[in-house]
Amino acid sequence: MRSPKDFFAPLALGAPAPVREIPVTPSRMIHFFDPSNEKMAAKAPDIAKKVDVLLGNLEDAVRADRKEAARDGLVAIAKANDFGKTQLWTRVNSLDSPWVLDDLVTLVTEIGDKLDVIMVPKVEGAQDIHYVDRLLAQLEARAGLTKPLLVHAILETASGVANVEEIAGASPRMQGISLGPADLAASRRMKTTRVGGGHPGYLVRTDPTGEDLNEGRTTYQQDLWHYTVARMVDACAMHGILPYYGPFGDIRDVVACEDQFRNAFLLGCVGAWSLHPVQIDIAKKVFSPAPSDVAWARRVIAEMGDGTGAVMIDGKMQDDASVKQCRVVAELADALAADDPQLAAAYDAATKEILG
Ligand SMILES: CC(=O)SCCNC(=O)CCNC(=O)[C@H](O)C(C)(C)COP(=O)(O)OP(=O)(O)OC[C@H]1O[C@@H](n2cnc3c(N)ncnc32)[C@H](O)[C@@H]1OP(=O)(O)O
Ligand SMILES: CC(=O)C(=O)O
Ligand SMILES: [Mg+2]
Repeated sequence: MRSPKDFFAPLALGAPAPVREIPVTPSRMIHFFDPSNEKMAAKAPDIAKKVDVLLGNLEDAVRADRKEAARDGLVAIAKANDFGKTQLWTRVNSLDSPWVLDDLVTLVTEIGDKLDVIMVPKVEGAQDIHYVDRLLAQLEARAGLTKPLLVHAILETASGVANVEEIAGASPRMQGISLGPADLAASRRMKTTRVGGGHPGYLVRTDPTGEDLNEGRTTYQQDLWHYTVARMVDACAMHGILPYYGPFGDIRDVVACEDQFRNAFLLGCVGAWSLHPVQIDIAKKVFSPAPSDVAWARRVIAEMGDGTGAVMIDGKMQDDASVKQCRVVAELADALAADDPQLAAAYDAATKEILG
């Protein structure tokens, strides 16, 4: 454990100083594509215009014999394009794989100035982040980078979950954490074969109404990921970094995808992964607060004046705490609206309707 005095010192001579605050730029969807897949790679520049984050994936879902092609493909795409405000991220191979060292050396030295965040899979504890932290500093110094790369961990091992608080605080580079429900299910020996989402077998049932134990008993499906997402959100909030739901693998089921994303949004996540173009607009819709919620939040803030005391608005008590809840929603809305005139207009129209 580094001394708090040294926490913000660069880890290599010539490396840029670490950031003191994680930039909160829109990241409602982290759109995955395989840079070794020619069709997907060709679509990347256009998709970049529609997403907050474009991520070149080098890890799982890229065949072992395509790893070098994916790495080279990402370098070529990054060099050939300026993605403007859209962030460019990558997911490198896992730290125990034969590819990760070349992933990091190549990407940082070739396109380190184009990349914003490096996603590290299968993180087990702070030691994994410390390893990446020092290596990145050495590579940044070698590449002459002036802006430090940030690191995003995937929460997808049982030990990662057990150590999530230390992972979140392991380095000033830590930008956020995503839930990785597929590898996590395998690591925990959960018996779901789905990539994220619910499971009809995970339920609670009302009490029996008579002798027949099967008669008249309603069941309610529960959320397999509730505990992990909530724990991840707390760890991230405690350390000033951002939590994300990860992938929803049933691409066809856009309805359940929206539900899963919304659960994560309500619990505090700022975004989710889109694996297929059809999931981009779902994430955009869910992780942008609804205009009616924004209007309500703005009304409470306006009526609460200096933010202290208690008032009644439409039969609901508001006070110092609830105004803070409203600020979370209003501030997110303002940040998103700043780059999206359509969203700004929808928020203003809804606000006008209730505030006049
Ligand atoms: C557990 C985890 O680790 S999750 C993260 C790792 N997984 C991934 O990154 C998966 C990324 N997504 C994919 O590989 C693909 O979307 C798949 C394999 C799921 C489905 O691909 P397809 O069978 O081609 O889907 P589909 O036929 O509906 O695609 C329609 C079009 O969208 C394109 N497309 C599909 N996914 C993407 C994507 N993520 N980005 C850009 N374009 C895409 C296809 O190339 C196809 O293009 P075309 O119309 O020119 O032929
Ligand atoms: C997200 C991911 O990598 C997983 O679910 O395993
Ligand atoms: Mg995984």
